[in-house]
Amino acid sequence: MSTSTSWRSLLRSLLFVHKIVRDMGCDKKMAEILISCQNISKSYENLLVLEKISQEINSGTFYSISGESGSGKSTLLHLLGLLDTPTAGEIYMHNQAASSMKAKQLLAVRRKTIGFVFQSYHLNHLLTAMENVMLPMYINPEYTSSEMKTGAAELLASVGLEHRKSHLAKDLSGGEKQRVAIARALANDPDCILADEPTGNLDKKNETVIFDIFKKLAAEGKALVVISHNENVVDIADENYRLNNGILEELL
Ligand SMILES: Nc1ncnc2c1ncn2[C@@H]1O[C@H](COP(=O)(O)OP(=O)(O)OP(=O)(O)O)[C@@H](O)[C@H]1O
Repeated sequence: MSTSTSWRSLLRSLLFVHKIVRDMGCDKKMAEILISCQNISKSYENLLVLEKISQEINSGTFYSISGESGSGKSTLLHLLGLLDTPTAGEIYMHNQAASSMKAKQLLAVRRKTIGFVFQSYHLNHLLTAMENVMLPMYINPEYTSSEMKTGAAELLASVGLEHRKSHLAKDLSGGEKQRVAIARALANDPDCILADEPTGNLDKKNETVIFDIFKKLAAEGKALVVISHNENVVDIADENYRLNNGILEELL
C-alpha cells in the first residue's frame, strides 16, 4: 500500500470517528430536561410516603416505576404532573419552579407538558372514540373544528384505531379503550405522558401493543413515565425504578 493510500484510509477512519462522536453529542443535546424534582418529600399527616427524591425526567426516555402497593407510586406520579404539591422540596417543569407559578400559569404549563393515562381509561362511554380524543382540544383555542377532527383521526390512526373512530367508547374492548385514552392524552401534543398502571386491566397481547406504542412515542421524543407491576416492562423501558420505603431506587 502506498503512503498516500494509507493516509487517505487513516483520514477516512478519523472522519468516521468524528461523525460518531458528533452524532452522540447531538443526541445528548437534543434530550431536554422536562421535569426536575429536587429533594421532594410527601407526607400525609404522620405518614411519610416519599422522602427526598431527586429525579429528572428527560425527553425521549421511557421510565418505569414499580413498588409494593402503598409505596407511593401514584403519589409520585401526581407530583410529577403537578396535580399535587410536595411537603418539602421543589419540582421544576421546563425549568420553572412549580411553587412560583400562579394557578393559570400552572394550568398552561401542565397542559403543554403532561398527558395522563389511567388504568381504568377514564373515557366518556357515551361519546365515540373520536369525540373522546377531541375532548381536551375543545379547551385549546388554537384548534378549529375541522383541525380537531383531522387531529383526532390522525391520533387514532397512530394507535391503530382508525377503523374504530366512530364506535362508542362503551363498545370498545379494554385494549382499544386504553389506546383511545393514549390518543386522548396526546391530543394537545404534550412532551410527557404519565401513565398509572396502564396495562393493569389488559391481557398480555394488549399489554405488548400498549408498551410498543409507548416505545414508539419515546423514540419520537416524548418522555414516558409508566407505573407498572409487569416484569416485561423492565426489558422495554430505558430506565427502571422502584419505590422502596419512600426512596426511589434505580434498578440496574
Ligand atoms: N390523600 C391522601 N390522604 C392520606 N393518605 C394518602 C392519601 N393519598 C395516598 N395516601 C397514602 O399514601 C400511601 C401511598 O399511596 P399511593 O396511592 O401513592 O400508593 P401506590 O404505590 O400507588 O399504591 P397502589 O399500588 O396500591 O396503587 C398509601 O399508604 C396511601 O394510603
